Amino acid sequence: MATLGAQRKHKVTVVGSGNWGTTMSKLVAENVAANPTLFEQTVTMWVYEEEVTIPKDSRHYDPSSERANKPQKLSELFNKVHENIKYLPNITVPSNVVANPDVVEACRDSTILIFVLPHQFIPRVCDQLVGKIVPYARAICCTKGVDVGAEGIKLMPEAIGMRLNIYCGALSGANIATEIAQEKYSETTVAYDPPPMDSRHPTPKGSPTASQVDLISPSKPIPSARSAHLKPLPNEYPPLSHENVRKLFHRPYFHVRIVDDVAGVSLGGALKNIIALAAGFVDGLGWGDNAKAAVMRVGILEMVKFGKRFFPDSVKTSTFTEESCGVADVVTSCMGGRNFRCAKMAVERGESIYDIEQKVLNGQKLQGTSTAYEVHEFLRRDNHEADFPLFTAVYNILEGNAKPEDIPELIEPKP
Ligand SMILES: NC(=O)C1=CN([C@@H]2O[C@H](COP(=O)(O)OP(=O)(O)OC[C@H]3O[C@@H](n4cnc5c(N)ncnc54)[C@H](O)[C@@H]3O)[C@@H](O)[C@H]2O)C=CC1
Ligand SMILES: O=C(CO)COP(=O)(O)O
Repeated sequence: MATLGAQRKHKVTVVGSGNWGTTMSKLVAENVAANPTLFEQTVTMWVYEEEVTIPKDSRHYDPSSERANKPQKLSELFNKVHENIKYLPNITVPSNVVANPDVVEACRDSTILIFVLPHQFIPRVCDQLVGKIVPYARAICCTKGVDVGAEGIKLMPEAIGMRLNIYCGALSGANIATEIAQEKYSETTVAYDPPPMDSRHPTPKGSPTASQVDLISPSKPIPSARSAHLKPLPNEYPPLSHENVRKLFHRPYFHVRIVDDVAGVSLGGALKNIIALAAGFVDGLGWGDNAKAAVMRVGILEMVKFGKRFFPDSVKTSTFTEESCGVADVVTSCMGGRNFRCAKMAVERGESIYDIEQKVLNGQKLQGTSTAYEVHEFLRRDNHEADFPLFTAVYNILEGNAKPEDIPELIEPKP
């Protein structure tokens, strides 16, 4: 591991290499290059390996090459051309991002793990990492989704943190990846509030103040920090203060606001995908912007209600209303997100959204469909469905029990 005098630097791994994963690798790589005293200069990106053939319209297609029209390993191709030709075409990623198809190898010795996988793959990938990462690693979850099991609902930072026994914060916002990859301005919300450093690691003189360093407010339990045996970050590392976390993510085109509400940031990102499906359904009917605004309004109210009812000690309503990860993400997702676009196309073409996902997303994954099922399963268990009519309507449309045309009636308050 690289050191600076007695000081070690943080090694960063991005776990995931889809549309957002590759974009995240790009922006984080730019920031480690800009902060060489804090971070090791190579960012490893774990790639779920697959074979890809360079499309003829790609700038990397060379008809004279013996590899033209032949499948190649995505990770090897990425390391050669510095572009993810399948999930983020036409964007050059800095050469300090190195793709690695072995998840254990990719995360070895990393002190910062940035999870950017579709949520359905998080449990299996984390299980492969148990006992294989440094015990004091910190994670940030950029995945939008929930994990519903027999024991109830877990937000993704909690699912990651509990599986790996590490602290996990969250990053979520109005963040359509392709726009950010093109360096168009956007905002995001990072929730980061890990547990206190223990007494062997007092804050050195001249270091950031208590509120800036690795501290948690004891009055606010954070789901991802419930685990009892979190290891403090050793003193040789720069503190993962808000200031240093900001240095990892903030770019001139990607503005970061840091909060402590991990649950709120994560929940907003998950639930807005269900709302985006509803917006796509009504837009697909050609009902116009007023209809879309109506389902967005009801969806935002359900998002707030869900947080208050099921996460009363951790979710703050102001996170939804004031930060990029709430209403702003609903707005952008209902204008141009994949869930919105695929739902709209499904209605317009009279096809199932699953067929549309297969046909048009080229391997990218919708998160709203499985989240609608997971949230419904959770609501159904204790008879909460009637209090969440939009979430329930989306589930019923996906299941074939209702039609998009039924949405106005289904979300009308019942006496
Ligand atoms: N794309 C976007 O604009 C944004 C996405 N997000 C969230 O980020 C998360 C990741 O999304 P993207 O990076 O966009 O991915 P994506 O949807 O573009 O790509 C799917 C990814 O899943 C991988 N994959 C396929 N099968 C797998 C398996 N069995 N195990 C592990 N990985 C497998 C693929 O290799 C690919 O990297 C999602 O939760 C999404 O909601 C958040 C903000 C923006
Ligand atoms: O989360 C997103 C924008 O913030 C992207 O949403 P989609 O997955 O629907 O494209």
